[in-house]
Amino acid sequence: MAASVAVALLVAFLLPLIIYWLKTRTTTTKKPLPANLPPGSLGLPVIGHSLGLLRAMRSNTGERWLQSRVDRYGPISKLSLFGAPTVFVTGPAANKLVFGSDALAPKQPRCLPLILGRRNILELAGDDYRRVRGAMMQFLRPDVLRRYVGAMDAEVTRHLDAEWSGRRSVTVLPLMKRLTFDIIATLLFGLDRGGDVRARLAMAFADMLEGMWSVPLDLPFTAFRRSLRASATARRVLETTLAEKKARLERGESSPADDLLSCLAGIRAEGGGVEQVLTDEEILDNAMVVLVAGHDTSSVLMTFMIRHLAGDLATLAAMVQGKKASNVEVSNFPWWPCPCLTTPFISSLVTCTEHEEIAKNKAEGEALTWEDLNSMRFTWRVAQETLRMIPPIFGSFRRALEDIEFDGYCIPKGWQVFWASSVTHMDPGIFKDPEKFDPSRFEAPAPPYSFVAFGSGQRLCAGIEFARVETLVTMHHLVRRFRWKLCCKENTFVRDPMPSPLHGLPIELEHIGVASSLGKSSC
Ligand code: HEM
Repeated sequence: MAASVAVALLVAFLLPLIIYWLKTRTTTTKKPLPANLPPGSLGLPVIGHSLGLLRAMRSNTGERWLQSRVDRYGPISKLSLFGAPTVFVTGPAANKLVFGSDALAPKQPRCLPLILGRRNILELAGDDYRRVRGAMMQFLRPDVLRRYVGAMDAEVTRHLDAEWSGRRSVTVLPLMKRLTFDIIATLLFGLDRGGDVRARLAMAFADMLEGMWSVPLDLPFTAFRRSLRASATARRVLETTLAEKKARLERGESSPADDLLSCLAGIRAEGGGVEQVLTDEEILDNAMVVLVAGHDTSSVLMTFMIRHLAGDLATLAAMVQGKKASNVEVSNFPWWPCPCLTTPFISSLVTCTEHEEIAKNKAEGEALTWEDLNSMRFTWRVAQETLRMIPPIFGSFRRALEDIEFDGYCIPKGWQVFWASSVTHMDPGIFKDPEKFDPSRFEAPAPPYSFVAFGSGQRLCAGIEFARVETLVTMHHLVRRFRWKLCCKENTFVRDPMPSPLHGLPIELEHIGVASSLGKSSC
């Protein structure tokens, strides 16, 4: 019995891949393949190189796996991933092609449009894409977001009071995920804190994420089926919310400036038309995108900043003493808590100079402003350097709409193109001593198409400014209220596909109080 169930599952798992492979094989064998295909092999039918890449990502050697391809074949090579013939490209010239060429269209895993909806921005091209992107940017662009810094500050402060204050230890990743969910729920969806609607969305969203990157098999008991169901629930919650927002807008009881949903519902065609520029389906699908795109990415960035700052005495020293790390005397740090501790609670002081400067001019409890954020230059460089070394988004896919010539090779029409940031980010020809954490390398802008943690070109991350605001506000309050050290001796992480530190990064906290010991420190 067990054996027959296993066989059935195996068939169910392999069948779609085999059908897909046969279909792609038929299309790609319709016309003879060009002679100048990139080097490399397509590997075994169906399986190709997928298992190798997935295994490498789970054991945190994905970057090495890609680098070994580049060492062997150069910046362009062919392989087979997830049942499709693929060209892997890397380096600034390739990034320029990926992010700038109209001959490449976005290509998402099959599961994404099923979960997020078929009108989500990642599926759109041409005029539809520009219309939806334009509408989203009406809320997400910097001159609009500057009005929401106070609200972001309130959300972060409330989170730290509720989840961090009074604790001796916390686990960072789940807390950062809760924080980014709350920020999106409040600022982008305008949902009441503590309300039933928000709680239902949170529950459905958590279930949806569970199976989001699983094999897209819509069968009973699969993670993907559960994810689909949860996505339908999340969508119903958002649908009801949207209907209420539209009714309030019509009655003049709210403004399109209130939140992203109201903004998208309130945009009308130029020339005074009454039609919404986005359909309700487009608003809902893209609300789902924002929820997914804005949740894991920013929470991962902040988690890895906290992880790095827990042990970076060199960055601290450069900030606090203005000396090279090698010249630093540990005894010069009056806040070193105890000689028995191997890792000092140094983290909160790393960026204290600019944070203390800001706090100095504020009354107790006064919220941060846009101008304050713009003066947190070093903190943003620490974020950029964290993103360079551990980009939350490993890479993604495009589809060739026509035969493309690149670097003397042909990328055939219909093939998928896989770009990944890690090889470019760790190229010593672009970033000197790439293994070294050095925020100062971002004092000048990175060369074009070299730092691609947020993508680039017309599809540059739509939430980049939103991510900057939430990261800077959160780091400001963290470094002024706490010191921390890592609980786990082993400090590794895996990708699944987002980077996730061991056990979610438990840390031990020391409370230093707002504007208390930091104010007295050597900064
Ligand atoms: C540290 C945080 C973030 C990182 C590292 C990040 C990274 C990225 C990357 C690499 C892409 C491009 C993918 C591609 O070209 O294949 C992207 C696109 C996108 N991101 Fe982000 N993201 C972050 C935060 C956010 C936030 C907070 C939001 C929403 C509020 C958001 C919304 C989007 C959207 C809507 C797109 C699609 C843009 C388009 O296709 O025009 N992201 N992001």
